Amino acid sequence: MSPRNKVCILGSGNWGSTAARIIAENVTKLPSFDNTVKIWVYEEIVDGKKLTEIINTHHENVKYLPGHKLPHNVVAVPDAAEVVKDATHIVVVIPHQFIQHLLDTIHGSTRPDARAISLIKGIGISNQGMTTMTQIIHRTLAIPVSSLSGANIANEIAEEKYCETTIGCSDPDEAIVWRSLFNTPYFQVNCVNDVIGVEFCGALKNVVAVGAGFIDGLGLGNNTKAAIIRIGFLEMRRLAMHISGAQIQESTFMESCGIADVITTCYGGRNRRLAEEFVKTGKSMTQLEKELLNGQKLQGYLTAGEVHSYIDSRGVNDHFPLFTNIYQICYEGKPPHSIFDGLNVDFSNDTRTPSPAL
Ligand SMILES: NC(=O)c1ccc[n+]([C@@H]2O[C@H](COP(=O)([O-])OP(=O)(O)OC[C@H]3O[C@@H](n4cnc5c(N)ncnc54)[C@H](O)[C@@H]3O)[C@@H](O)[C@H]2O)c1
Ligand SMILES: O=P(O)(O)OC[C@H](O)CO
Repeated sequence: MSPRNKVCILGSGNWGSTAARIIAENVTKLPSFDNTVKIWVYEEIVDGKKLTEIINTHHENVKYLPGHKLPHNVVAVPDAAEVVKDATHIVVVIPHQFIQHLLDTIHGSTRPDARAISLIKGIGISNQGMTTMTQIIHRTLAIPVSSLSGANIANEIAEEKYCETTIGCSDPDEAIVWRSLFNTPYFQVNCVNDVIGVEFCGALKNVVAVGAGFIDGLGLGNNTKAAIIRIGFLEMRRLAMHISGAQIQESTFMESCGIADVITTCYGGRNRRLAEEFVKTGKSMTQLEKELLNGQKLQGYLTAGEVHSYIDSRGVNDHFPLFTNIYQICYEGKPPHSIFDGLNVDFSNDTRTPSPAL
């Protein structure tokens, strides 16, 4: 009999803990998988006790997913290298700002035949340009990496409210395995052969969410927010196509990771909520994150900065007025009302390939 596959999870925040619930239930029904699911927990002290000990004793991540029990086969471990060392399937789900440090920690500890999937919504910036999380993970670990993203507010999924998600995977056989680990009656997975299209959608929608929050903070209505969602969606597609048009399928934007995630994030996400507070209180995003999120992390305002550094360095700001305005409101003290400046952009000539105008 061949040895069983083992899945592990790197990250135990709000989404990481919710994903752990799903995966840990699914592996018990998959004969090819070991039942134990190790999860790496960034160790911290909660009410005088280590978070790993609380999770392993009470089977609940009381800080990041309170009120939802984790299956008993989820085992919290504070050492990331220990978590990955015998895993065949590695689920990476941490805030994107911490990815490189985590990868450096586990470098050399993974199995050569392991594969990974990124649930992270974020991008990286380097001298070479913009990089996706799967590209960053692949560069360090040299294993195949897929992506998962969708209209997925973690708390709603933990309550088992029906939703969809998208897996981007280039190998059809691997896609089947990843789907078997995530799919449930309430969490419907669709697989597409477009790894980076899925993750560009997941990362860039967080910038649009910040814009939607500004609209709510200004007390404007649904029509205004719909306009921001529409323009934001088109700027997302334009930027993704500009960077990697040849590799991205236009149809990906119509999956859960695309249009559906933009909608849910602009109504129910943390980035939206804190952007509303930003306008109402005048406090910085970092201050609001500390005051209101109890350790959870925002991705949107960081991604707005990363996107800006890319489009500014290439002199294409005029093609992305909404992303530019959101950046300037977040970082340069521009008034929230300036979000409407120069938004009358023509997207009608955007095609599959990078726009010649860019
Ligand atoms: N929460 C959601 O609804 C949701 C849904 C889909 C995707 N995502 C994405 O999933 C990713 C992870 O988000 P989340 O919601 O699980 O996390 P979170 O924001 O709820 O929690 C933050 C996590 O970061 C950890 N952390 C703090 N400092 C750290 C450090 N220095 N190094 C490493 N880890 C550190 C904390 O322990 C905690 O686990 C993000 O990219 C997010 O956009 C989140
Ligand atoms: O709470 P947010 O803003 O990080 O968004 C959560 C999810 O990404 C929505 O799909």
